[in-house]
Amino acid sequence: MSAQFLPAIDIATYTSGTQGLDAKALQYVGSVYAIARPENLDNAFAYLQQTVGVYEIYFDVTLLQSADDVVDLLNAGAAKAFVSGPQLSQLKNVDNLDLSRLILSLAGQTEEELQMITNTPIGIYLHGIKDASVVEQLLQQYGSKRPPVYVSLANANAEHALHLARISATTIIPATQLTVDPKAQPELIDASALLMANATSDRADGLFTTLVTDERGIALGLVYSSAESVSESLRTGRGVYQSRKRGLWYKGESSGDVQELVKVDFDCDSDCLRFVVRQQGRGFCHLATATCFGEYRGLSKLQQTLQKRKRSAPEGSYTARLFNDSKLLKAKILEEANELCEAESKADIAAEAADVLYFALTKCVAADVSLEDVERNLDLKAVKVKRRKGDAKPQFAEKVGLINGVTNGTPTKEEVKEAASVPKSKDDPAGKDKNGRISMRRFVTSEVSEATVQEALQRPSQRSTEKIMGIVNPIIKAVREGGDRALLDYTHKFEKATSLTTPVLKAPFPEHMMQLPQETISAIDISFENIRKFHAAQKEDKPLSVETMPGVICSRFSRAIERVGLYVPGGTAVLPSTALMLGVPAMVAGCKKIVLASPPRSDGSITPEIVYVAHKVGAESIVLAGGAQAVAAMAYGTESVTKVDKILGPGNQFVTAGKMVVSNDTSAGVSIDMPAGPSEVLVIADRTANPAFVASDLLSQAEHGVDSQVVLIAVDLSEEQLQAIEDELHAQASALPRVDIVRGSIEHSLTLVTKNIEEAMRLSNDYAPEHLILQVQDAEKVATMVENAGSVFIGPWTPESVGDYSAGVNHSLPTYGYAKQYSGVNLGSYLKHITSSNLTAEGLRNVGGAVMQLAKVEELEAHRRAVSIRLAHMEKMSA
Ligand SMILES: NC(=O)c1ccc[n+]([C@@H]2O[C@H](COP(=O)([O-])OP(=O)(O)OC[C@H]3O[C@@H](n4cnc5c(N)ncnc54)[C@H](O)[C@@H]3O)[C@@H](O)[C@H]2O)c1
Ligand SMILES: N[C@H](CO)Cc1c[nH]c[nH+]1
Ligand SMILES: [Zn+2]
Repeated sequence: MSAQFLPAIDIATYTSGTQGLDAKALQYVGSVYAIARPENLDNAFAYLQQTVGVYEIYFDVTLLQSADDVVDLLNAGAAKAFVSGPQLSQLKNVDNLDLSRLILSLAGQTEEELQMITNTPIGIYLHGIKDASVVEQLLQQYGSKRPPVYVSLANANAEHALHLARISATTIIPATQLTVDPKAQPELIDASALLMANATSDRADGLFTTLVTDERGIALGLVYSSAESVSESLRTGRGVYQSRKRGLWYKGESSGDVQELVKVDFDCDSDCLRFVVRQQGRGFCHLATATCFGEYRGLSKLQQTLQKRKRSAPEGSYTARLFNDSKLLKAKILEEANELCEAESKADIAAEAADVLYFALTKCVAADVSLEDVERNLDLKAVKVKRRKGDAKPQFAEKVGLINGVTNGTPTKEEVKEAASVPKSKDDPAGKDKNGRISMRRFVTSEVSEATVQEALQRPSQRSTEKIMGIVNPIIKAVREGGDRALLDYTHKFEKATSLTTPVLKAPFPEHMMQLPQETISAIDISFENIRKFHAAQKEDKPLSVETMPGVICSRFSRAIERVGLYVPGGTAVLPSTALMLGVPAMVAGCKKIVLASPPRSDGSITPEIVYVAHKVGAESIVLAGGAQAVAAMAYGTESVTKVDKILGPGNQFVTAGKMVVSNDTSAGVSIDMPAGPSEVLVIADRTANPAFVASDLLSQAEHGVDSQVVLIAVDLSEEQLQAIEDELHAQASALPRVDIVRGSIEHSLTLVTKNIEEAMRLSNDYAPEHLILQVQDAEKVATMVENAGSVFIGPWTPESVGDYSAGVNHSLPTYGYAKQYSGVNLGSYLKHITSSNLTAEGLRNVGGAVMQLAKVEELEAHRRAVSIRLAHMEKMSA
């Protein structure tokens, strides 16, 4: 706790050593008050720069016009700001501003102001107060929950100041009226008496327990103080204490191990003083160690050693070489930073971080920068109101595959390969146990609250929409305006396909581009046929027709959407199966133009499997591009890309955001299927389930991407059965080529242990998984309880992967809980339904009255007349 008074200085005129407290004494008491005026704002910043970390400045900013200036002062290190009511209202809207750094400044004399005081949880500054008793009354009103109160009295004298300090209000007193010399002129106020005004002692001898620390807060030892020793310490600027046997004790007077006083303050209830000192000589302890608890450790120890070496490093020693060879030091810092980036196990990270710190501190010591300086800098950064964005500089971002300062949603193939090639440790030559056991968090629902379960089921958070939109919007604008050229530029940039000169491959596709092994051709053909059959069966064989009243016939018939754009993801894995899932129903529906889009490989070519599928479904072209740029090209069309009416298909966050943007642009005239994001699966397993099957299903979706989530709901399983699934999961996962991705997704995956199938189904319906797997007794019966899911897989012989590839159902499904309101891709996704009405004269007579009455209610006379004119005509004809 700092002192109960603030010395006020005038930054325009203050110079250390004039009458009153000098700079050293200001430092001992810790904080000062100053007014920032529009005309001396530069002085204010300069003054802050000199004093940051030495003492705190409380700036009265009520004269400043702009809230930005206040924020800038806080960012530059001002500890607190005294603000006016209107300034407070403005500053409340500033992001990241900690309101406890503001103090509301009031004259405290009107009813309205007193009302404001009682409603303000932050500190209050009352100025120009004539009578200290007003403050006392106010403090009594508040009781113990009051905010800090700062007071400036019209005519402060020692008695008033002491009184206010005792009732825990902080008095603001001009520094020129304060002194640390008890023998100074009597009209000056003794700062040490003010400092000690609230100190309490629980000792019979009345001495104050005093903890002595260094500037980093490391305890050097325990001593005692008296009012006199504190006063003497402030006067001399040294560590002076009260020895219980020898009276005043000027530390180091006989040993030479003196202390320079840095600051004096109190603990939270003012019964323990803290002296922060700079220890000279051998150390604080009489045993000549750095502290009474032994020698320094860790960073303090390292700093001590490096400082010693700097003074007298043995020639030829490694540290001497580092001090003398700045290039060697730079190379070591870079080398160790790189090793830290690559370290993965806890032990390796600790070891590499220690090396980085060693070389960084060597650089600091060489430049006379201390750990204390570094920590002051950290503290200053911690109070900054607006932080820098934190993106990496381009030359570093590129090294780790960051584009525009953010990573791709899922690691690229190269990143995965790179991660897998991290050198294996001696203990784990296979590298399978790099980060320990692969296991999911487990919750027993009867033992935790519903809120805990819901929290655990949260999908991994996606990157902020704002950030993604900030990337996607300019891409869409560029492609819309720049057409093929812009599209190609993005493909060169993101897919590194710099040799590509045209962004579209038109049908008929050349044979050599779809050369495939026979077994792949057969697999595609079988899957194609099953998907075709299942989607063809979804066709309505004839238009729906209903006679709602005699002579009133309502019909509905469907027509295919003319031009569809199908996005086939290709970032982390090439997915020809998605080309099948999107292309086959488009063909079955009869869409006239099918355009596929997929990111090309870095040599500009497209996977032959995708070309083969495009050929089989009769696609008119393949857009050789990915991400938001491919979406924009299909939405608006370019010189060579055909504009489409609807875009379908899953993708990463850039693709999904791109689809959202174009579908919201009425001028694009394009719709989309649904928001489909990272793959997910929920498996419900009971005692009949095979642990190996369960684990394999979980892993089949976990391997899609680090942002995938998989959930196991165990129904009444014993500990052994749960253990068996967990063992299988670890063993199977460790053997997968994409184990690094699996580790990422398993980290935010979980097991919920439930009592019965009803509870399991309630949780599942609430989660609305993309895929639901039922490995339970009577799975077919349980399937009737499903309310929300993209696609359901029933019984032990139905792994989810059959749905991904070949069974016939579609795998392009709603994720992220959207299964509550969206269906997966199906034949209907490619159709529009058109209705028709066909009335006979009798029909119009039957329904006409209702139509005319409702038109009357809506006061739409032309609507009414369209019927009445006909009815009148009928009457005339029959007359
Ligand atoms: N729900 C479903 O039915 C379903 C089906 C298959 C795949 N998926 C999901 O689709 C996703 C596929 O994602 P993917 O990344 O592998 O492929 P993708 O084709 O969706 O995205 C890759 C493209 O993103 C763009 N991109 C990457 N980083 C970028 C950046 N920093 N700025 C701008 N654009 C950038 C590039 O153009 C790149 O070609 C996965 O999450 C997968 O789980 C879902
Ligand atoms: N399971 C994914 C849909 O969530 C689709 C897919 C493609 N290939 C393999 N799986
Ligand atoms: Zn899959």
